[in-house]
Amino acid sequence: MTFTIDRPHVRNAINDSVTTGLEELALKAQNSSVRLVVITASGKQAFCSGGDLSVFHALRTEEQAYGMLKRMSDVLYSIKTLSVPVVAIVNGAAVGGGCEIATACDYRLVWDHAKCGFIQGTLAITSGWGGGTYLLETLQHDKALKMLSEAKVYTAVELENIGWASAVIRDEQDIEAFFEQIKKIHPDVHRAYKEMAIRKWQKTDLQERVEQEVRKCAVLWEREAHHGAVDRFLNKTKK
Ligand SMILES: CC[C@@H](C(=O)O)C(=O)SCCNC(=O)CCNC(=O)[C@H](O)C(C)(C)COP(=O)(O)OP(=O)(O)OC[C@H]1O[C@@H](n2cnc3c(N)ncnc32)[C@H](O)[C@@H]1OP(=O)(O)O
Repeated sequence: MTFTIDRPHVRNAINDSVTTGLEELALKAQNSSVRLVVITASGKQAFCSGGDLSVFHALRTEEQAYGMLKRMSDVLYSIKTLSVPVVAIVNGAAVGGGCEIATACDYRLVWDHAKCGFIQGTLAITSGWGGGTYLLETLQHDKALKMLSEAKVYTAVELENIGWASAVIRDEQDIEAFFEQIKKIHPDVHRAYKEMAIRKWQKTDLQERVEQEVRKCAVLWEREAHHGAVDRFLNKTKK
């Protein structure tokens, strides 16, 4: 089952309708015999540029921000805990929440031209969709903390070296080869291993840790430092 974010004119930024689409994906995938789920996006420029700042900039208070952040964090948690492998095909830049979506997946196939990073710090906020918590689960501690707090973008090769990219994709055949490998093994085996990971996440209160991330981001969101940084981004790109 493949979900394609299709808003290339805003570098596949997430608005309410994409969030609804992801909710439907999670529901359908959980209630079907699908073997694996793929999340990708249209075009070559971007996988996802995070939340649509022109829309979400209207959220001014902690409470308003919390509503949006919580909804996206819930959908990413549902996707992360699907009992089948979830693969992000990172077809271009993944920044901010785009990096969070990819990090919620089990595997990240990153095209060689893609640059990705948790750039939320440049907007005076933290990750707020659960992606920071997932990154700390995924990478060696110092590498995750550096990636989050430096708030810069990395090349595909750098992402492979730190362990974020499962593979760097140089042509379509690399993608086919990845899926061929998965298909060699019975789907029940993939499900069994995924369920093993989910049990660990349940035991270690992953969902509660995500909730704390959401709440902290909402607090920072309300501050002038964040709203000013978003104003500067929107004014710069609209010139
Ligand atoms: C909200 C949740 C939070 C989280 O929890 O993680 C976040 O996601 S914070 C949001 C983080 N995202 C950003 O800060 C946006 C960063 N965008 C970029 O850095 C760049 O756009 C890009 C993704 C690296 C692509 O660069 P480039 O190919 O050079 O395109 P442009 O910058 O010229 O953008 C083209 C067009 O798209 C609009 N755009 C891009 N990103 C967003 C966005 N996130 N929201 C709304 N609009 C976006 C940009 O304004 C341009 O519009 P036009 O000028 O009208 O063409």
